[in-house]
Amino acid sequence: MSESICRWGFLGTAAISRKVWKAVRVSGNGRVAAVASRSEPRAQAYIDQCSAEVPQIEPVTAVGSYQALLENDDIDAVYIPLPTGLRKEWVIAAAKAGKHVLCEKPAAVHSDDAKAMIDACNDAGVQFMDGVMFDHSARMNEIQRLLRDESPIGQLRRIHSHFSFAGDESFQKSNIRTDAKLEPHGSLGDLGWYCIRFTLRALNLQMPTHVSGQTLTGLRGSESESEVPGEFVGEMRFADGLSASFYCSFLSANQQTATISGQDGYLTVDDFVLPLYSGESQWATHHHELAVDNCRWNFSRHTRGASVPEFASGESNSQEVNMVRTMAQIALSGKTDPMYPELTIKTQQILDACRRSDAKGGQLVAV
Ligand SMILES: NC(=O)C1=CN([C@@H]2O[C@H](COP(=O)(O)OP(=O)(O)OC[C@H]3O[C@@H](n4cnc5c(N)ncnc54)[C@H](OP(=O)(O)O)[C@@H]3O)[C@@H](O)[C@H]2O)C=CC1
Ligand SMILES: O=C1CO[C@H](CO)[C@@H](O)[C@@H]1O
Repeated sequence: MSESICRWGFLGTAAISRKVWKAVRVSGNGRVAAVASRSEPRAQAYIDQCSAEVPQIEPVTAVGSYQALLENDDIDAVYIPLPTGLRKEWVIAAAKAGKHVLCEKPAAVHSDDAKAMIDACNDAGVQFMDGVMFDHSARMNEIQRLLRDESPIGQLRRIHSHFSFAGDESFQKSNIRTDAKLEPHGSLGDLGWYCIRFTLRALNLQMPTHVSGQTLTGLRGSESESEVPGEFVGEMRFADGLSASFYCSFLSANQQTATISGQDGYLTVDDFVLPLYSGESQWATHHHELAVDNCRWNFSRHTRGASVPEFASGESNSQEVNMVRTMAQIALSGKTDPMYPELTIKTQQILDACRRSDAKGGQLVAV
């Protein structure tokens, strides 16, 4: 391995990998060394387009198969944004080839698969990390710390998160997200994964004991064998009466909101997944007061905004740049961090339980 620069290989030419291409360039400790596609000309076209906007520090090689990239000894870490249905095979192959693995979310079709992927990484002594960018945001870290150490809203009782966007007709017919073979969990995997992860982070990784979930609307892409959850609602029950719910949808307008409610107040985040475009990542705490005096009932607003300096995307302190920088640091040091696989497995187990519940008409099931 070269001493201070992690050499990245990308599998596929996914839309999201263009953002990650830039993140690697901005990270300061990595470079994209090769991009593999099922079609070499497509890999080359992708490299040309990305390089025109964000050149890497050295030329990038186009490769005509994923396996050929994994066989390249000059790659330290791979980024795998292939559709979820294909990931297990390629994550295990990457680990066996000795590459550190940054794997897109939702990690797998089932938690047994996620476990097999992580076991393969552990056996090979390489890092497994999923692609949740907000895990690397200073705001998420600060909110988790605040709730754990200071609890400005008192004892927690309830969390609700909502992640949605409205996919048009072409999205519903031909995006990978509505094809059951490629993205079997539909909106639950694509968006609900983040709601579950946010809940876990806010609760310092505490697991629910029981979960329920229901598909409200199914969607079926034109090539798909069956429907996937297009709109999904989930509920999680924890010890001591604490509970959480989430709603995720490909049918409602852009919304990425989270509310954490406690005995003394509540905390809100308007943009918990992809920060709204700004140089600050914000949240707010609320302690509204109801003053009753005979005929006068005044509910008064007490809101305090807070923020951390953090660009929404594309800058040195942005969450996706932190993600690839952290992954490269791990690859360069060889010292793996078990927290990332733990986050993945816990999220996947809750997702699995949501699907089990859905199959039983929304019954509460043990996690
Ligand atoms: N962490 C994050 O912020 C984000 C994560 N994601 C996740 O990343 C994954 C990819 O999403 P997105 O970028 O929209 O995906 P795209 O549809 O843009 O790309 C998927 C890529 O997978 C490769 N591929 C291999 N086999 C197939 C196949 N049978 N059908 C389709 N593509 C195939 C293709 O590369 P090629 O043909 O070159 O081999 C293709 O470019 C999703 O699971 C999604 O949830 C997405 C957006 C943001
Ligand atoms: O992970 C993701 C982040 O947000 C997108 C929507 O805005 C998702 O579709 C995507 O897969």
